Amino acid sequence: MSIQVVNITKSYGSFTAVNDVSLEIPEGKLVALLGPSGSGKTTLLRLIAGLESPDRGQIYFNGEDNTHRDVRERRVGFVFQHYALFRHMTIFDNVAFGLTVRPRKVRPTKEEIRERVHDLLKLVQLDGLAHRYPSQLSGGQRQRVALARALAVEPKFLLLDEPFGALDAKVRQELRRWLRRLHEKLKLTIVFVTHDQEEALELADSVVVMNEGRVEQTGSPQEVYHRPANPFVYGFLGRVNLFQGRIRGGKVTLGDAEFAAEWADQTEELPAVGYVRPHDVELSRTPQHAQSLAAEVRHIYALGSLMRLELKRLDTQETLEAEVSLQHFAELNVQTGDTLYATLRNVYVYVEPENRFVQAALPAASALALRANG
Ligand SMILES: Nc1ncnc2c1ncn2[C@@H]1O[C@H](COP(=O)(O)OP(=O)(O)OP(=O)(O)O)[C@@H](O)[C@H]1O
Repeated sequence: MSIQVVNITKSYGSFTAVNDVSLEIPEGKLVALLGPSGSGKTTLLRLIAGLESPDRGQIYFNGEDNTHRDVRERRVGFVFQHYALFRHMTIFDNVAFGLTVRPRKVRPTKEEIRERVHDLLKLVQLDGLAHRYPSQLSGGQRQRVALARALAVEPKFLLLDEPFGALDAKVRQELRRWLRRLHEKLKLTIVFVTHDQEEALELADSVVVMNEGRVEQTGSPQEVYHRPANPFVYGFLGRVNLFQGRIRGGKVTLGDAEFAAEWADQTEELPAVGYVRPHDVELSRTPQHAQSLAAEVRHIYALGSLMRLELKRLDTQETLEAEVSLQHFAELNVQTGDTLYATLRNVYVYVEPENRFVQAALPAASALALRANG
């Protein structure tokens, strides 16, 4: 089932939690609502579920207006962060619950319920544990029971609110992969809330980045990561180096380094901020490019498969963070206090007076050679 959210607004008193949000969620997609705490993700999910009613706007399921439909009529499967299982019921009874409480006329027979519950427990890889109680399961297993319970009533789609939020990193990883496979099997529309960018990028077909009740950008994980619409999205999706600079006549200057920005052809000089990810900072013992920056190594952090270096730029004294592979780190043979050269490979520039956020490029090497020689 597809979901369409049109100009939805929801306020609590004078505070607007969801502000004029429009969204298209195509049938069968796995969609992440990603944003910092308080950005309105849960409120939007609850509005889609029918647990809240909007002040303005409409919600359509497969083109049908559901804005004022009761939550029970919407046939939504909902799973919260804290698996709200019934503690006094077995796993079997928990999963069967939504079916056993149906009015007699539409309730499946006992045998049908038994079969459905066992199929679902097989689907979530918990068959054999039907007789246990929630307290006898691990956190990850309980969360899978919660999913099975939500699926038991054959919902039109699933809404998951930080489904793995309370679990440790390794279990989260496993459940992410498991959810991805489950989604491939069921082809059900799933919307999940997370504040973890890695989870959103790894799992979702489409990511909706939210901030202060608004949607900042919607796109595939590749799009939001590699073509962020604005500084907020860029900053929220990964670590970032910020550099103060200026822009004029097709050039951005960040300290001693200069980048080409043909779109900035104005003759008036404007302040600009450069954004560079740590893995886009290339480090070398000697300058690789006329625009390479000298920087002193301040700290070295081992991150497992990567090394993170904190450096101080010698031109502006700004801090610079770089991430390099273990192999490259070994080749650099570097220690705290050494001077290295940093080449910024992928720079985004924000020009506030124009509200523009665009990529800038290292100038062609030939032009640089001239500059370096001159
Ligand atoms: N029932 C309510 N009454 C008053 N304010 C509310 C209510 N529900 C949510 N809010 C406020 O609306 C804002 C958005 O809340 P929401 O729970 O949607 O954010 P979120 O992005 O899901 O955050 P988190 O990741 O922390 O759960 C918050 O500032 C919150 O305090």
